[in-house]
Amino acid sequence: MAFLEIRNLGLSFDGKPVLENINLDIKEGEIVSLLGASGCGKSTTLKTVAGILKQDVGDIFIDGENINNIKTGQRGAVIVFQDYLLFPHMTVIQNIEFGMKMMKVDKSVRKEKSMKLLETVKLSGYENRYPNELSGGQQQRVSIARALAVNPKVLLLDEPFSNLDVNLRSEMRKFVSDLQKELKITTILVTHDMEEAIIMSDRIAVMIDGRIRQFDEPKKLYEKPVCREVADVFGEKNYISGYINNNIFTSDINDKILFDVSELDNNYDDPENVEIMIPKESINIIDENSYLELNSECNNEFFRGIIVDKKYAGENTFYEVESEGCILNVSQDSDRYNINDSVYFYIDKNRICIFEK
Ligand SMILES: Nc1ncnc2c1ncn2[C@@H]1O[C@H](COP(=O)(O)OP(=O)(O)OP(=O)(O)O)[C@@H](O)[C@H]1O
Repeated sequence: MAFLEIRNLGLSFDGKPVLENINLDIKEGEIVSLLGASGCGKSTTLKTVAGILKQDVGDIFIDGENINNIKTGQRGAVIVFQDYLLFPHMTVIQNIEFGMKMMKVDKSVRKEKSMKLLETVKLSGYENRYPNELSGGQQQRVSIARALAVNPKVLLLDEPFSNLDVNLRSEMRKFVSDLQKELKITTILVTHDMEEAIIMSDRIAVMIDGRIRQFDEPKKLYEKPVCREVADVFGEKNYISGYINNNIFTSDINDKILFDVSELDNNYDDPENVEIMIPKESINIIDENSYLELNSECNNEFFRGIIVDKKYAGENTFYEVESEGCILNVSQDSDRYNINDSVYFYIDKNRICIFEK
């Protein structure tokens, strides 16, 4: 059964719908990410759960209780913002104690709990520092300790790592992930970083223009997006439009790129009007010798192409390969091919999706 339920949530600002028919069932102890482009309504969803904004329609339940009319500080959902919002004139320990003080928790209990939380977020010894005497990652950990101090039923993280540098960000992702699993606290994470969502989440809700377009486990979303909009949230892809006849896909461009799609999911109604999505990393470039070897011993379909562009990017090299009038973007871990090289390539069919156009 769901611990946090969002039912038919809707909200407009100045007559413009910002959230439309949002439905989410989140299990106890689960971490779910809201992932989507800037302005799609992620933070607004989080703020309605926290009670900072009031929805126009719909209901929110925590542990079976409808919290629509419960005030922000009392509904058991605590939000941590990207800019931490620590009180600058208070020490670390005073910041952590603040929520408990508001709830009139006894001073000695407050103190003991705050010291324990400082230990949990690995900041013992920092209790008397002020926020401006801490690094970004340390401030972030204090703001998480402050949120946890009030025993929230639901933790809401609004782009918590976006102000941190790359190394600290990955350290904090691991730290928060481990802490979330250890405390088994039901969590919603708002992010526009697909890698962050994939690494940290049990499930991801992809939001597009105020609606949830797909809600599923990271691997399923990444490999089997239901539509092009969802696929694009997980990075740039190749699309070739065409038609399917007798399980053979033919590209519109010049009736070439013939491709057997019999093994792929066929969730399209109109075979005359489809596009196939080919992820960059599902295309494998090989040279002529490998082609001769592979061609004789496996059933892959091979295509010929010419490298027309190359960008070295460290771990990967990005190539543009022209084939049968199409330009395909390809990501490889090898940088051995060069512009104007004539190459062969094959495509990992498990990664291809067919969408209705
Ligand atoms: N208080 C407000 N008044 C009017 N419009 C608002 C208000 N808050 C947000 N919006 C608008 O609602 C839409 C959704 O905003 P929201 O902050 O939820 O997006 P987001 O997906 O979290 O974006 P980002 O990733 O950039 O933070 C945007 O178009 C935004 O301009």
